[in-house]
Amino acid sequence: MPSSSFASLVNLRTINATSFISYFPEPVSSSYYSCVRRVSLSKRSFCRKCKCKYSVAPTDFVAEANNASSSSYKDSDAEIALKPAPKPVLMSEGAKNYKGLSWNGELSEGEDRDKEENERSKVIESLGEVLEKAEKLETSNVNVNVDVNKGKLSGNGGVSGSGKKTKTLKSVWRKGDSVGTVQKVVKESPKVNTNDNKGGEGKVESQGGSGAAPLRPPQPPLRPQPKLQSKPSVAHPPVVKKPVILKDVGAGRKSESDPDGKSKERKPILIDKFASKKPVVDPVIAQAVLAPTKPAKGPAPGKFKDDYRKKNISPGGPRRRIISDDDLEIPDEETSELNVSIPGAVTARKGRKWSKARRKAARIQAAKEAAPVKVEILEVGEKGMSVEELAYNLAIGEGEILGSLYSKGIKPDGVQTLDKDIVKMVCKEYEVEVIDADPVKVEEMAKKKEIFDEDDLDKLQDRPPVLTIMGHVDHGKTTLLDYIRKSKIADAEAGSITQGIGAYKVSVTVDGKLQPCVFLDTPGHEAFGAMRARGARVTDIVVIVVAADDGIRPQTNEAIAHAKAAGVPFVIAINKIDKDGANPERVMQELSSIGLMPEDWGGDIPMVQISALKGQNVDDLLETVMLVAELQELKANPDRNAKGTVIEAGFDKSKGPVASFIVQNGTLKRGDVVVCGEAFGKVRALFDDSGNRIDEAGPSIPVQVIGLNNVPVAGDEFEVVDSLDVAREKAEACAELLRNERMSAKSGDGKVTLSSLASAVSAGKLSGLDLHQLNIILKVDLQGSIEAVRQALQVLPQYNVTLKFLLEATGDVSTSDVDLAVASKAIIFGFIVETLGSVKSYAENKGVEVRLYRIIYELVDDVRNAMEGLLEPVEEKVPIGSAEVRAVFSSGSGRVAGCMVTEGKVVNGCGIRVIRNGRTVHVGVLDSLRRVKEVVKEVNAGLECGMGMDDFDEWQEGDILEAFNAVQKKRTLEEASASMAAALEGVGAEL
Ligand SMILES: Nc1nc2c(ncn2[C@@H]2O[C@H](COP(=O)(O)OP(=O)(O)OP(=O)(O)O)[C@@H](O)[C@H]2O)c(=O)[nH]1
Repeated sequence: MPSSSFASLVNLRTINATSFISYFPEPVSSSYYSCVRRVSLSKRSFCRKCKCKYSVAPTDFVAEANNASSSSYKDSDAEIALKPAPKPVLMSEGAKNYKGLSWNGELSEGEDRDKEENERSKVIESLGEVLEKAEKLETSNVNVNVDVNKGKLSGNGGVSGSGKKTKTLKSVWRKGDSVGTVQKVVKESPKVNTNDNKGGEGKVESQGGSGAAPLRPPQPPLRPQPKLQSKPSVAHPPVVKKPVILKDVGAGRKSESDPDGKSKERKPILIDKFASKKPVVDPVIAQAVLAPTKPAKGPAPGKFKDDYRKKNISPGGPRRRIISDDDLEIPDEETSELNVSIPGAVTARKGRKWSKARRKAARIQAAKEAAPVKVEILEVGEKGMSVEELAYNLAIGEGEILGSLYSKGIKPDGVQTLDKDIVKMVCKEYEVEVIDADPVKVEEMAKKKEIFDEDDLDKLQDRPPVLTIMGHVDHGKTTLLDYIRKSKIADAEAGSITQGIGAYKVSVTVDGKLQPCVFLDTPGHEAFGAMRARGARVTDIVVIVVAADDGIRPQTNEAIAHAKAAGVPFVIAINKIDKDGANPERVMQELSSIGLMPEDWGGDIPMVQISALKGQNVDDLLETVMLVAELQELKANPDRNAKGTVIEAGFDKSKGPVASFIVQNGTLKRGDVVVCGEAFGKVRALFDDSGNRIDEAGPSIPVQVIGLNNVPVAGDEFEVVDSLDVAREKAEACAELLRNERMSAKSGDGKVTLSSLASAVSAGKLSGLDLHQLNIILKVDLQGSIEAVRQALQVLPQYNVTLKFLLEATGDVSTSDVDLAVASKAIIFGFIVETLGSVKSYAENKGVEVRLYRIIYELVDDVRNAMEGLLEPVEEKVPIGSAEVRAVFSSGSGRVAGCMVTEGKVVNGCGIRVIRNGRTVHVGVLDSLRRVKEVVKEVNAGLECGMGMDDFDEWQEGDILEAFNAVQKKRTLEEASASMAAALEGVGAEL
């Protein structure tokens, strides 16, 4: 066997499905196994590059990349085509004959299996002993220096000669293997101490016995580089990393088969020079332990399988244990412990030493993970968030947050829960985006796959993947969707995909076969972040579009965060590669810098460079997406009542409430009774994404449903129930629950709100503060309008009056909305919805204001009016005239001023400001006005009069009296916030 193939032994590795392409170099030679990219991705997998197809078991397996021969492996459950593992170079006869453990890829069957198992356990047991004893051997400073002059490796790869047997070979002897045929552990090329080798004695022969070529050490595979094309070749010279010294670990010891130790010459065995702490492990033994890496069976299909898959899923896609080259490149420190370089070294980590190392690594990792890391997007529910929680999410101290609030005049004394607005304010400072946790909850997204019942498990069938396209504004999402829609849907249908169903089905050719997949038609604007998140909830895969001329932008990060939070794998489409200035490599670098390493660079994130405009590589993208989908093993049981999620809902004048569902399990049929949130009804009609009437819709299929009594909320889960009574009961229970939730959330009791802070702010110092909250119930036609309205309302300053949305939902205004408005003193705003006559009169009776709009700006204007209506008006003094005190008289109980009106007029009851020597000495109301002796209402300029005030009589001659009328003036939001800012600033200075 060529020495170079020895190196291939270490290339046996358990690989990860998603990164398989990058990890496997081309084979050296094998016509049958012409593609070594084949791995155990799923039951049906194929190579993305050369499209070769094969079948493998849905689990990890050991694959080998460099061997020259091939064989196949067959398991009872799954047919598996493996590249055959190489035969060990220095394989002992015993090992070769060891059925079931042979490294030629063949596994013995039937009774051989039992035998094999027994043998294995024995070997494992003995390996343990070997390790133990070798350790003892080490610690007792056994002289392990080898007389290399006497040592010689046999041409067949074993250690020949009569060196004393070592304890480390005990397990082999138990099996009856002779020492001489057992391969010794070789970590590095034998670089024999020349002093010891003088005269050629004790030289180490190569495996082929040539003597010229040094034993080739097993090479860790090269780390995959971009566009990995490396073909490890037998012709390549071995890369010698570390020198090796020869030791005879068996020196001075007696063999069991040769008690006197005389019959055989002591032979050297090769040991890494760093091997001082670790016993030598015979590769045969190692193989015995490691070899039968037959594909383990995956968990049972269905829920458990799903759980299993979820556990193993990574943000970038489903991931099994990845053995990277780094893993195989054992660091010196570890090498000194391991001291063996054996085929399947990875599995050898199961040894005790490795366990220790791994435990330590895990501890360090856990400590790292425990340290808070600043989030980029924070989901905040209506209830707000505790200071502690916020501090953790922002990776700062609680004191910092409190300090920041104090500096703004906000003193959350003793109150630990910050309301959503304050959380937003704080987050803004730290450049963290806040998104509403309601109605989209990450936890709900995470549980999306818990859609199977126990009964489904043995009836599961493949279902099409549901995909969502996300990305930054203008990066080409719509163009990509349009291209896919136009090119992948039959022309006849394409025109009719304008139903606003929110999703459509396309067919993608994979491996020559048409396979369906479903795209969620999510909008791309920032305002629709929540909708995108909702998309991710039913989504199996996210396609994140990044423009090659623009790179990562805020919404790219947001999309990635949403996909990660939802545990949904994603594929990156680097778009606009046709454009001048496009730099896909730079985008890949940017992505890798945030931890998304492209598959082509050895990572596990699939990235495809496309031009959505020209359709370039869009097929590749779809194929990649389908590959990722395949890894997900998406299943559902079509033979059961349907369950799924509402993806869009609204009110149609002619059809009534309409809802788009994605069926996630079961089959939805016309006539079924469905319940989704507060809405329920019998399915009167079903329409597909082309607007065609259909009778039923199976798993993953988007469908528009008519027949509900009310408009459900997008994101609600729906299910088919047995009868309308059951549906009604469930809907009512849901309505009750929601009502209670809303009631308890109505005014932020017990939380720090800007309003409640008014009283908390240093007693009376900010008496000018004018803080209010406008409670709003928003009813709209489509779910997307909610964010649109909210976005439009953001232009309104909310320093003095904050907007609190108690309910945002689609559908007409109902009596329950009115009830909520009564309980929370809210105003109902409706956008493109109606109010039935009965609801109108109900609202009138209850004194609830219902305002309906069809133009968003009118709505915004009215909300502004309502907000400004809550502001306290300010008093303005409008001058009407002035007078001068010419004399002071005593009159009954007090003194009065004899005045001359010099300007305008003075009016009884008007305001008077008394100015003496340029300073105001009093401001009050004119209580008595006389002309000569008569009481008059007003006196004009040029006339004399007597003036008296109830609370002031210290007139002096020469005082100037300014007469004014006090008028109440309404303020705009901007004026109010300006005075608020000024007030806070003043207090801030004092604090
Ligand atoms: N040259 C080139 N232009 C593209 C490509 N894809 C999209 N565009 C252009 O980029 C602009 C934005 O594309 P859209 O598809 O509207 O982007 P979007 O991400 O959907 O934008 P929003 O819906 O606003 O978030 C349009 O002018 C497209 O024609 C492409 O592959 N190449």
